[in-house]
Amino acid sequence: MWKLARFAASNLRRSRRLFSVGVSGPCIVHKRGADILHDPWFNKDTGFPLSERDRLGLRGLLPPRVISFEQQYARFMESYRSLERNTKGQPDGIVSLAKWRMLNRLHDRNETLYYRVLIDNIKDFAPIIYTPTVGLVCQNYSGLFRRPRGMYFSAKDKGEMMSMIYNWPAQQVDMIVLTDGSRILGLGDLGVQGIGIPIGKLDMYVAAAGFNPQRVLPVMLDVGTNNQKLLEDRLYLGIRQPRLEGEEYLSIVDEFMEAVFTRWPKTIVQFEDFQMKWAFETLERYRTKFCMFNDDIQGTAGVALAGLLGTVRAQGRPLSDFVKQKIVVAGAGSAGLGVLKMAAQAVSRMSGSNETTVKNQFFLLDKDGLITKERKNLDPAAAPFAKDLADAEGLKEGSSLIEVVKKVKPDVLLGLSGVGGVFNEEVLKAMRESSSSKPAIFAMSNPTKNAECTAADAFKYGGENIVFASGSPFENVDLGNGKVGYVNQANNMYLFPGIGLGAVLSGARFITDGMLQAAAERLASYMTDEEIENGILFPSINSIRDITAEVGAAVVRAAVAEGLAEGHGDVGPKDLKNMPKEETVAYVKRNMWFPEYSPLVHEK
Ligand SMILES: NC(=O)C1=CN([C@@H]2O[C@H](COP(=O)(O)OP(=O)(O)OC[C@H]3O[C@@H](n4cnc5c(N)ncnc54)[C@H](O)[C@@H]3O)[C@@H](O)[C@H]2O)C=CC1
Ligand SMILES: CC(=O)C(=O)O
Ligand SMILES: [Mg+2]
Repeated sequence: MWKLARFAASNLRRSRRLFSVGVSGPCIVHKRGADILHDPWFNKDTGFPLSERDRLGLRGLLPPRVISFEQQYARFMESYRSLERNTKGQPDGIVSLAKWRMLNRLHDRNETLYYRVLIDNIKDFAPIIYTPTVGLVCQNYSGLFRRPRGMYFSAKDKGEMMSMIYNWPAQQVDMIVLTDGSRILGLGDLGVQGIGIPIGKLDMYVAAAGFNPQRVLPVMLDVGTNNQKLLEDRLYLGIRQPRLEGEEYLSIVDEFMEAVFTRWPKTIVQFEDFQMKWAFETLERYRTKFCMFNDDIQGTAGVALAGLLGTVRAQGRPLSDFVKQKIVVAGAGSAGLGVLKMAAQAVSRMSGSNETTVKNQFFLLDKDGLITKERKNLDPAAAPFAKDLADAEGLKEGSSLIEVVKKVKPDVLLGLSGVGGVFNEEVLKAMRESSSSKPAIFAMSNPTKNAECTAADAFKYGGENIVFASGSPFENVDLGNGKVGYVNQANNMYLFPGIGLGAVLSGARFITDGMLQAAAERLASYMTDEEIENGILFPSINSIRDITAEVGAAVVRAAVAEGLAEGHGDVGPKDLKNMPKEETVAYVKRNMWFPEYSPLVHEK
């Protein structure tokens, strides 16, 4: 009963199913009969009404009884809950993979029902289709593989990509998530198996931003792998060669970008989980040429900045005090450096000073400890944050994390190292000496076992007054005496769907720092003072559609302010310019796709 009630409630919550990032009204289908049943975009399983069965040549191909969407939904959820009951007590990995398989089978069969259950149960299902389970899926991808999803371009396809891109069956693609599999979450080089990440990210685009699943495309650029274990695995599905390097590598990415923007000039490409050197290089190479962004550098930065600003509010201090916060970042990769760059820009804006003079408050460490100007072979991307020994508070080149935390007594300890447990008992206890009344501990690495610490350890050793956030979800922590240690999820999922949606709906040609900053600021301002006082820095994932609409609208407005908005569909640049602020949110919401069966009309 509750399931139907919940279903009805979701019906009330839904936005109209008009979607210019999708289509509206009846759906034109160019196939008939069994071909429709085997196409997850159009398939309704037993939900095809009799009139449609007649029209589409389906009569006799299905059991006679028509089952409503609500009944199909309830049936799936009953099976899912029964799987949960039957696997109680079994190892987490086995249970999560069983759940993923069940959801994946539905995804492969009936996308409308799949996205509806995903949207309505996002808190339960995000950890299965996104982090952490998606990491396990990637690790086991070659064995789990049943049906392809998305497109695969390999080093062997050089010279062929322009024609290959036309093999994709959809006429229009609004959003592409691209990976080369070289740094999948904190799991390293997983080669072709990394395709699970673009698939999971695009599931979030559909669930959170209302992209039409017929208009999104996950892509794997398989340029080889340096993972010896995979190269020796007889089931491995990628090309068996070491990764391409240098110009050879870039020529493959160049060819893909040219091909994709030739077929779909208005699409957006999100770069995801590229190893650091290529993450930065491709961002610089393409960001003023194509509509693209790098989620790990730019999306993560915005989410972290929102968390850092929330921390200042949680301490009961004015936002302008952000310029005084001491922040220790463990991890000098694409994510850590992206965060520091955006934080430095924010400090510079707030203090009115030049970006180069605002960096004293930041302490950056990598696997070799504190990064100073004395570092041999200092990475140029990390150089702006390398400490001058004169400002290093007595610390040295390569000082360990515990030395840095003890000496600096930071307001914030933020981990993007990809290494599980580096915030150990000693480090967390040292945070008790923080100069802040409410120190923040952000263990942002994914998946769960790569988090710098668990939520329970953070509160146990760091103290009850901390604010805590992690990249993958943890349960809230029972602190005894009725008190709860609140666990925030600081994950770029709060921003990338809105960045993509805002970019599409503004018709911007590029994604600028201004648009990204507007997205981060909107996320930061989303929380009420009361929530922030209780250590709640990020909204519940249950409201992710609403947050995404707000973030998307902020991105549209920023694009308009920068004169970059060229409009979308019937809404021209002038309409966008004259659109009042509240109307922008309504415009974004109106354009979100919502999964429900639409009448199918056959056209030859
Ligand atoms: N929560 C979120 O939204 C996001 C989380 N991430 C996570 O961040 C992690 C890192 O991602 P990237 O920066 O792209 O990887 P990366 O490989 O570019 O960088 C990792 C950095 O961590 C450093 N490191 C390694 N061991 C360390 C240690 N013991 N102490 C301090 N630093 C250490 C490395 O030297 C390197 O600088 C991954 O686990 C990823 O899942 C990434 C993007 C978004
Ligand atoms: C969340 C994400 O993008 C990552 O862990 O790489
Ligand atoms: Mg990522």
